[in-house]
Amino acid sequence: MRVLTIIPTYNERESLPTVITRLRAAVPDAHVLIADDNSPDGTGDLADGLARQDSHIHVLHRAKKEGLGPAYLAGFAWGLEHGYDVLVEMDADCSHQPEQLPLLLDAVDRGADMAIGSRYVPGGRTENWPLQRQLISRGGNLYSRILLGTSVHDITGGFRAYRDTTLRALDLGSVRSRGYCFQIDLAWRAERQGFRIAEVPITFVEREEGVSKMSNDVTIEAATSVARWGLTARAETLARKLGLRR
Ligand SMILES: Nc1nc2c(ncn2[C@@H]2O[C@H](COP(=O)(O)OP(=O)(O)O[C@H]3O[C@H](CO)[C@@H](O)[C@H](O)[C@@H]3O)[C@@H](O)[C@H]2O)c(=O)[nH]1
Repeated sequence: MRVLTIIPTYNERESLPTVITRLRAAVPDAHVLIADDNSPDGTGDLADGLARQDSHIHVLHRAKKEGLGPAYLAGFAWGLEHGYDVLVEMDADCSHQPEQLPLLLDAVDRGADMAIGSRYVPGGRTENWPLQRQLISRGGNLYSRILLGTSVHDITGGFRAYRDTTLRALDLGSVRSRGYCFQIDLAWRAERQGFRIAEVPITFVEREEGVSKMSNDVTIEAATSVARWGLTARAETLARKLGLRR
């Protein structure tokens, strides 16, 4: 299994060396793609330096900050073009612990089309996450469950492994999500298409370096997008029942 871990970065200079060192130790065969959005703090130059020292590390330089969604889409396109079998999403700040990546890869190896590192299945948890973030995260999952009818417990979780075949089937060209709703968007597409989604318990650890890119815009985008997807799905179901659509 050729594995590519994609790490989107925006101003992650302090965190990046640590996550790369831990990741290379935890899964030595995996390759890494750092997708940097021209970070003003020089993360892109730092990434280039890491890539010069290690042939498993690659860097994708993007012109400007567009949100983690477009950065992942560019990373997926690069990875699929280069023939990787499994593509992983992971944050740069070690909130996703590289040592837990083998759990996700095992799930894919055992037959899952997609594995999600989950904080909200038995055995999963968060560590040192501020109460406000916990409430937003729990609320986002509940909101998605109600409006989309999803059975994924941690649909906003950003530590994931996809089979290449899964990503190729998700019509990535039509994805418009930019912020954290990108995670909901992709998981829901996979779920609706009947892909096998495994949720693997993980411990999500609050970052020690740098700052979160969470903002009101990200929350509003997620709330409106999920409502729109839910309504569209219901309208489609109704149209099918009335025989207006196959
Ligand atoms: N290239 C790029 N990277 C970005 C951008 N915005 C954020 N990132 C990167 O995306 C990763 C996640 O961003 P954080 O800002 O650290 O996320 P968080 O607040 O800790 O949120 C976590 O929890 C969310 C809710 O569960 C998750 O949805 C999210 O994926 C993440 O795991 C980090 O590596 C960060 O540098 C962007 O515009 N461009």
